[in-house]
Amino acid sequence: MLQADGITYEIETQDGPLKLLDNVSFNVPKGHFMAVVGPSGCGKTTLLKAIAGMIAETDGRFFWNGHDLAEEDFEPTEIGFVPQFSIAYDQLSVDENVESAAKLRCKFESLDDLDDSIDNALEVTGMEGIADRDVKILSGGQKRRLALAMELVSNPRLLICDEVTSGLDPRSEHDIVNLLHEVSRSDGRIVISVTHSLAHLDRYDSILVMHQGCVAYHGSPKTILHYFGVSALEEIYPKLQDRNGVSWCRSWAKHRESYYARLEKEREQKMLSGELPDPNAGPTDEQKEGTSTPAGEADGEGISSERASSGKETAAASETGEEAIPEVPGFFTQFFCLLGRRWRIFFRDRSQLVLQLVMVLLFPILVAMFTDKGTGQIVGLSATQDVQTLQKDIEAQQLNMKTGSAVSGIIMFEVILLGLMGSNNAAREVAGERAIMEKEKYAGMRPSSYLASKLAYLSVLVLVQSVWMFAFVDFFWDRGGSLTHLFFLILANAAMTFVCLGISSLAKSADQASLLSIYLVGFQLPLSGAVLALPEQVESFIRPFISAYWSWSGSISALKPDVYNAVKNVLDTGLTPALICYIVLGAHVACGIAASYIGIRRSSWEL
Ligand SMILES: Nc1ncnc2c1ncn2[C@@H]1O[C@H](COP(=O)(O)OP(=O)(O)OP(=O)(O)O)[C@@H](O)[C@H]1O
Repeated sequence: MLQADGITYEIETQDGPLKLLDNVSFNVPKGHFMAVVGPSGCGKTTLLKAIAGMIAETDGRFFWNGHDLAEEDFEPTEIGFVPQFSIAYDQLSVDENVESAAKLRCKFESLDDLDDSIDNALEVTGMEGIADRDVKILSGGQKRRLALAMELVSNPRLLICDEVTSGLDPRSEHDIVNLLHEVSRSDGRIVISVTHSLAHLDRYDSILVMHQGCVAYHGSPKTILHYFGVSALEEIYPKLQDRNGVSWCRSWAKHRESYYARLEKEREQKMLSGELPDPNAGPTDEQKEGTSTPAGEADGEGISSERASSGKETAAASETGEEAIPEVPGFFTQFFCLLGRRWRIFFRDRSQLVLQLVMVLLFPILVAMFTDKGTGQIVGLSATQDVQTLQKDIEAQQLNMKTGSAVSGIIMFEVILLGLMGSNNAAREVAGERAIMEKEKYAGMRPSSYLASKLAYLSVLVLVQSVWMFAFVDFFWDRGGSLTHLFFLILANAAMTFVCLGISSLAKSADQASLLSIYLVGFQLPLSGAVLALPEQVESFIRPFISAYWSWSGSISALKPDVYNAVKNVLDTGLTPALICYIVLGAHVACGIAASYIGIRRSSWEL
């Protein structure tokens, strides 16, 4: 039983406090299918978010099977939420999306259990015939079914759906409403569906009508016309406008008990007729013996009711006589599931794959084109003062300066290109899938598993890109301090990648994250001091944040002494010892990871 008792949700606006929900109260028994309807902006989605605990009510309390939800929240697998937006990855198939939802949400005893759960969810939603199909080619109705299948893998006791029928053709809408109806008929599950549509209201057990954040009616679809004194459902919304929300709420409070009595009577009749299974009935003898009795056989609801109930759960429930709530899987199960899924998406996202290949292959070629300028002989200068030797020394000095500038430039070029790759690696990594991540976190995914999977995935990209850049350029250019140079290239890329991951995790949108990351890379070269020395006051303030400087400076510090001196002679900017450069770049990586964790943990449902 879900009970809302005087729920109020107030926000501060420029014009003062605004109540999005105002003293909302209702009861929903087990095995119930409820519609939430009302004009646009009346607070339907806000109510769903409040039930789901995504926003904290200002006043009032929700009770779930007698427990105060303010004290004891839902278990992640106890509640399923089908949002308005798609929570599936376009690059994956139906089957793969359902599988990853199952692996992230529930701990399975065996692979057979996992397969059963996936098959069951696909069968209930009628998706088994198109399980291999990619999500990007699914119709709107099929996408809604997929979203439902992804929720049903955890067999939630409470399923809330936000406008899952909007934008669908009448046939698809009819099918989805029937599907939700069937889902509500198994395991005493409550299904609450927000809808704009007034079609198919007879399929629901009760209708909650909202107006200006208040409850205007909650009762049987059979009595709704009588309550509003209208002859057709279409007349309800215009009728609501006659009075404000508070006035409707007051009227409803006066009539509520009689309409609830009628609703309860209908419920008893449905149970007697077998249309509704008795959710309070204990487990059957077969269930006690551990057999998976189809709910449909017991209640005459047909095969779909049976399918909506997982055999594993029934068996588990039979031992205790209580509802079994699946456990959330461990850190490593979630980590490997997320990592595997990320690589699968990487290899299927052709545009991203091509961009990565172009960058990895082309950028080292660009650098190699300049390496002959950096291979000039560094010549020592003589101590004698005769004119001929001085002339030779001037020429040698010019040559040394040319080589020194070229070496400095080539190293900075490598560093900047790797920074660009780093920014491309991570800028959209979290921000681009924020909504899906929030949804998965809500369903039990650990932020730490998610972050670890991103770090593992990005680390591989960083290593491949940096090592290949180093190896390719090294083939054409005999530089000194090779290994140290490699480490600094890896760090240049890693620092930019993880700082951009932090930006991506904290940004409000993927576009904002991309823009900030591009600016960050764009400012690296001018602010590094490699081209023009910065004014002293600016330099000390800005330098700690410019990863390109530390990678460049560290790499130069590791060059052979004669090359190092030649480079140093042409620079106005001071160089820093390699050890300090390592420390600062390590700090960039650490800050990026810390920012990512903060951003990933933070809840951003309002996005
Ligand atoms: N953060 C916010 N700041 C100000 N107003 C808000 C905020 N969030 C929601 N609202 C307002 O609260 C009201 C209820 O929003 P909600 O999304 O719950 O409505 P709804 O009934 O689901 O609408 P629709 O049917 O159009 O989706 C709307 O008027 C909306 O503009």
